Amino acid sequence: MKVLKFGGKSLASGQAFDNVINIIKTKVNEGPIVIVVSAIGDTTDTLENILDLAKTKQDYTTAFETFKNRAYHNEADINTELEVLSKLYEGVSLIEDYGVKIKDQVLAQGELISSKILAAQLNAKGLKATPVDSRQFFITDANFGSAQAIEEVSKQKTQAYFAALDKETIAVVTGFIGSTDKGETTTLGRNGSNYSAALLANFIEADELQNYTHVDGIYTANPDWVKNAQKIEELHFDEANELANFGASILHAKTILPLVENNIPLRILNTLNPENKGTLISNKPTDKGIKSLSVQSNVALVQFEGRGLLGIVGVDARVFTALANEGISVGVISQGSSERGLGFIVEEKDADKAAEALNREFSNDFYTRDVNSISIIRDLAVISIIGQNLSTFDKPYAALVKNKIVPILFNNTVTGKNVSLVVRKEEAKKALNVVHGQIFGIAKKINIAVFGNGLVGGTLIDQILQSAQSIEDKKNIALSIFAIGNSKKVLLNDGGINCNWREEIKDQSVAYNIQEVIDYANANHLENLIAIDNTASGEFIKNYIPLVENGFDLISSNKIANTISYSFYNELRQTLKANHKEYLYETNVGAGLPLIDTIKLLHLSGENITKIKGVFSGSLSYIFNNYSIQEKPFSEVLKEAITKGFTEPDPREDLSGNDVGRKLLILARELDLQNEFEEISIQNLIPTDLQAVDTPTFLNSLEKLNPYFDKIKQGLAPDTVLRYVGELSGDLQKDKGVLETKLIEVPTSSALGQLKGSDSIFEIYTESYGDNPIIIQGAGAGASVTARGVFGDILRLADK
Ligand SMILES: NC(=O)C1=CN([C@@H]2O[C@H](COP(=O)(O)OP(=O)(O)OC[C@H]3O[C@@H](n4cnc5c(N)ncnc54)[C@H](O)[C@@H]3O)[C@@H](O)[C@H]2O)C=CC1
Ligand SMILES: N[C@@H](CC=O)C(=O)O
Repeated sequence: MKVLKFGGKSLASGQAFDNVINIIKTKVNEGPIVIVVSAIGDTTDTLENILDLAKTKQDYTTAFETFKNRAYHNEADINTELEVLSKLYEGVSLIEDYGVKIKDQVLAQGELISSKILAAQLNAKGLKATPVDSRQFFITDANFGSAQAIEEVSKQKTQAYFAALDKETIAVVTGFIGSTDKGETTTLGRNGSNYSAALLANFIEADELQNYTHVDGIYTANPDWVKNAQKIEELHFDEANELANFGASILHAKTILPLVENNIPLRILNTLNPENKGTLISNKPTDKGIKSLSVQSNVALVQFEGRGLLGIVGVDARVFTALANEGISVGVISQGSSERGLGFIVEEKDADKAAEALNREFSNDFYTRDVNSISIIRDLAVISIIGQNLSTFDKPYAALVKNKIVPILFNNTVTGKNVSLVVRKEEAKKALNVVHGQIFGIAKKINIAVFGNGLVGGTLIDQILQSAQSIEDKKNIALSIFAIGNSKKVLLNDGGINCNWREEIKDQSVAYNIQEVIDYANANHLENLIAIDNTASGEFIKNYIPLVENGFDLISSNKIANTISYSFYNELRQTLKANHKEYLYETNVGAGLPLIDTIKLLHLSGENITKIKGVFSGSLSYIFNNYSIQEKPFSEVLKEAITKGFTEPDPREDLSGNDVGRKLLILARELDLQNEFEEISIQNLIPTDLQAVDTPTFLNSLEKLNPYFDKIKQGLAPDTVLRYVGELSGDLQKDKGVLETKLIEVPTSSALGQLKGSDSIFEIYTESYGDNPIIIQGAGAGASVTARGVFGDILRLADK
């Protein structure tokens, strides 16, 4: 015999009802079954609302008429139930009050109606079925509203009833209701129908209880909140019990216990997807130990503090007695060893009542100043991780902190493996996703905002979109670009921008400021945030600190933030540290070459770097490599460098020597030197009359550069070429180094003279390596190598 239980939602619509009948038709061919039903759809709430209207002398009759006229009420003879309701409502409206007994009688009609309707439908479809009023055999205590079955007598009566029932008839039993030994109607409380089904399965020693719900089974987290929540195939009774105790709404501890007694498996199934095998709960041991996350929203923290409570015995007893007297149930509890305060979680609706009860209880202690404050923090949520051992909770916890979620309370159970975190309600979804991703090793989602979609930014976006799938497959990291912003507009998509972004940014982008992007990320609970600056803007860097303060890690190809005042450089690093955030900028020097990482590692490992020199600029390298040996005018070579994407958006940033100066300064600061940009000796290659004009005017006047550079070229000695070099020297163990950039003449046969294309070359001299420097050489500019370097930074951050 199998017991099939159908919840209210399974009976809520025509389609769901048809599915229920089809399921029953299939099951009945497999062997004997008994059905247990809840009230249809929202019936219980509706019946209670009408009761409240009647009590408050409002027009309850209209609502009751609407209820009576529900279409499916024609499908069975439910006059008795409607008559009972009519009389009860009338009585309540006359005396303007009702008690728990009346309420139980009213609500019970919901299940009585649904069992009649389902039985009638089954009969209409040719199956022999009968509605069964469970009050005749479920005998309960008189705890109306949340009654408990008196098992021995209920069992006896149930067995007697079913022994007498024609074996060909399908019993459609009312869930949720019972009666006292005096025949008074009771209800079995929250999840009461499941409890009824479990009792029935136990009493008739069923082979299995199949609980048909509106979900495919029990998930590792609520799938409405966590997209990649996984269905749990099998659970042990004990694990299910833990889940039930920690608020998994689909289970209730009361439901598990009767099943354990006779070792009856429980299967959670979906009425709308009956083919799915659901989750099986049995006494079969599971290997992994379950891990599942549940969230209890709408809770508040009550904080009770008193300087004079240290060592005083009985304070906690007074606190909890005061709460118990008000019928307030307490969740997570925290008390420091100093005993100077106590914090505990209650349902939000009970918070004021709890504070009032404590204020009353401790009024004298306030007077003596032993108690000094009772306060409430509202809008909280409790996330419980069931099956989580503290010894392996380091990673999920670190991931939470990295996402700027610091739990207000943290609590683990002594027995069992359960961890509870109290977080702000608005952070709960993000926290749940972060912890879930960590625990289940699900692809870690990295949410990226790319600012600047020009040469480097645009190439980066394309590279990310092209490689995202293979990175997810290989590294379990899911890269998602949720924002692309330029100097005017931003395109936002919390689900991830796709390869149509160039069209979408034209049609769907909106004007923005950085706070709006931050707000968007927060509103959509996006975790693991990275902001990437691919602008060349001195304005945009003002956003760095707000971004970091709002949980973003930073990456930039833009060099400005690292080369304005040392005080900003420092402030940014302090902010990063305080917020546990990172800032990576490998492409700031040498584009895609691994220069900054190398310098950082050498310096960190205590290697004394004594000098760094070389050709730092890819664009100037290209320009002078070609101009020195070709017969082309300087302006043409420069145009080629611009077209190939080697120069800065305004090429004067290169020609002025400023870009090389910035790179030198960035390296110097990596060595803890505190130089300022103004202290760099920079040879500016731009004729004075072109230094102050705007960018378009300069770009239209490139020919004016030719005479200046022709003169320099004509002055070259035989077998020499021009190279623009940078050098960081001086005593690099002190506060400041000597930074210099200049155009020099070198033998064509020398290492510098041999450079090709846009190659940069960096010679790093250190104490251990002596006169033989470490040399890093390769393409030092270009959108694609730079974007690849930025991509490397993304993966470094994602790996952390
Ligand atoms: N081209 C190269 O080889 C290398 C370039 N870089 C750096 O890459 C950065 C980008 O260079 P490109 O892509 O060539 O520049 P680009 O001029 O092609 O693109 C710049 C982008 O930044 C946006 N932008 C400008 N001001 C903005 C603001 N205030 N807010 C938001 N967006 C803003 C523009 O709308 C544009 O989309 C520069 O900082 C450059 O120094 C670094 C290493 C190598
Ligand atoms: N314009 C720069 C690009 C990289 O930083 C250069 O030429 O090196």
